[in-house]
Amino acid sequence: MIEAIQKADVLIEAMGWIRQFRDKVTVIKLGGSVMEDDDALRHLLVDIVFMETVGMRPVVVHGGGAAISRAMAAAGLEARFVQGRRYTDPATLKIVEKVLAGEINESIAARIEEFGGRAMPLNFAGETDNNILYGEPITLTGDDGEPVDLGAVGHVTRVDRDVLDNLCYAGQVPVIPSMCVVDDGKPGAGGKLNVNADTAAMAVAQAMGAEKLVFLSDINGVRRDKNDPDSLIHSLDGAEARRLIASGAIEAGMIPKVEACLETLDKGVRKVHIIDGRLRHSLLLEIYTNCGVGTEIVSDPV
Ligand SMILES: Nc1ncnc2c1ncn2[C@@H]1O[C@H](COP(=O)(O)OP(=O)(O)O)[C@@H](O)[C@H]1O
Ligand SMILES: CC(=O)N[C@@H](CCC(=O)OP(=O)(O)O)C(=O)O
Repeated sequence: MIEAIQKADVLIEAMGWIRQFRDKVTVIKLGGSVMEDDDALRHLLVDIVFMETVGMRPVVVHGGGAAISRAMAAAGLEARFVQGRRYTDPATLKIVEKVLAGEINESIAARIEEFGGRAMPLNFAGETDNNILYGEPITLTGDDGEPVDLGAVGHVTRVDRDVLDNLCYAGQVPVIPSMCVVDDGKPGAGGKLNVNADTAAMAVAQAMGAEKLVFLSDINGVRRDKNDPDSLIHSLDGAEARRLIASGAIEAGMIPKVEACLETLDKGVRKVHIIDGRLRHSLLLEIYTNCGVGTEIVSDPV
């Protein structure tokens, strides 16, 4: 640390990045897979507290797919996925709400506070309803061209941006679980829906006009061959991404992630990255240096 500080050029570079991102919103998506590694999660949450301390506006959207699958197995339920989305029947929905909107959401907020930050868990699971995501059910199209019923699975159509802006302005880190309430315009009406956390992060980044959206996963980025770390793609555009999805090189949970990245860029968020949350301080490296860890998703060339 002393040696690092004694290098004035390191400080000058860091000050430049801090100034550039002061007051700018960065949406950080914490994937369930990286949250399984407690040490990695601890470092990421410390990075988030650091960002808030130096005047950035971090907003956390989280999943928890692995923990949901574990809770389902304990309840004797089998997890089933279609194009990276969990089939969600009423029994599964109850588990998703308990694990995501309850346990994980509250625990992330509590740990941010433990590290000296201030955080606000935004869920509908507790006594106070702090939900800010509203949406509608989705239906996917299967390989045979027929619609696939996913149960209570939705996507976000509306984000209560004022709540988020106020929290960020007050120096609090909003912590948002990937569930939404059906937005049928009637207060108090509507059911709850399970939302893929990558698409929830995308909706929040778009609604806030975020400077950056960073997906933290358990892999070093998008790979040409998912089993070969050396096949990491540093910069991926839409055309190439669609080719890789069609060929099956991008599959499972990486499909909604890459689709969310592309849609986010289409809607005006400036930078979107998929990085390895297990790499120590990957978040700070991504934001405050030119190292370019992971995969940057870029718009198609015009
Ligand atoms: N082409 C690919 N490059 C990298 N990872 C891929 C690829 N195709 C599929 N994957 C899988 O996607 C996973 C990340 O998605 P997911 O498990 O949903 O992560 P998270 O829980 O972090 O959102 C990786 O662990 C990897 O197994
Ligand atoms: C509809 C749908 O698939 N919802 C996801 C929500 C959690 C999630 O996306 O978590 P990760 O980011 O850890 O994958 C699920 O039930 O697993």
